[in-house]
Amino acid sequence: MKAVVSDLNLEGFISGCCSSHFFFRVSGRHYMGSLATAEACDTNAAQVAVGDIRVLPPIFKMYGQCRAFSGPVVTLKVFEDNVLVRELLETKGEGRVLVIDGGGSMRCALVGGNLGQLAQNMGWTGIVVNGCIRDVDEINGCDVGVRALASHPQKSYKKGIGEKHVPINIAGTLIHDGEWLYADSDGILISKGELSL
Ligand SMILES: O=C([O-])CC(=O)C(=O)O
Repeated sequence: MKAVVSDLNLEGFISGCCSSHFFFRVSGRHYMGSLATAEACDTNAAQVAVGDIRVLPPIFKMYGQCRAFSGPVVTLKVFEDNVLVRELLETKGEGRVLVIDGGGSMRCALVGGNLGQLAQNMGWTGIVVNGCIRDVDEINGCDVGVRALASHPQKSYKKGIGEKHVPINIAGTLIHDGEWLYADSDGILISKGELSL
């Protein structure tokens, strides 16, 4: 990114999970203290080519206060059952992003307003759901970044079945626990390691 101070059109600060970042705009693109996904793809083309950086298919909708967020990934594989989602969100988030492979189910919600609030309170930066969420208005008020396929008003089963910290495959993209996720208005990247600005 080449920019001089006079090019910067400061957009303002936001609080909470994004408090360490401020948004600015250069030539129509929005940047945060973290990193812009488009820029990251351009400058790391070799890593993209070999799959060390992967782009999730553009199947997600944006929810939550943080439109752009990043952090180390915690993976979870469940199907129409969100007991393990709560279990993980009850632990300290420490800036991590919970990535839930819910098998793409369109039959119930894996995250709702209570879990969104819990994520915020426990210091999670974001939640990505290959499945549905509910209580959209509440989640949109939470200071986390949320991506999901859609909203659905029904809750999930509460059996406690699933696997934490396992490799997951979301729409053809393999994601390992501990990799890094970068999300902004353009899309979502998964990177083997932390990317520098
Ligand atoms: O508990 C659930 O199934 C999800 C939910 O509604 C919430 O997080 O508020």
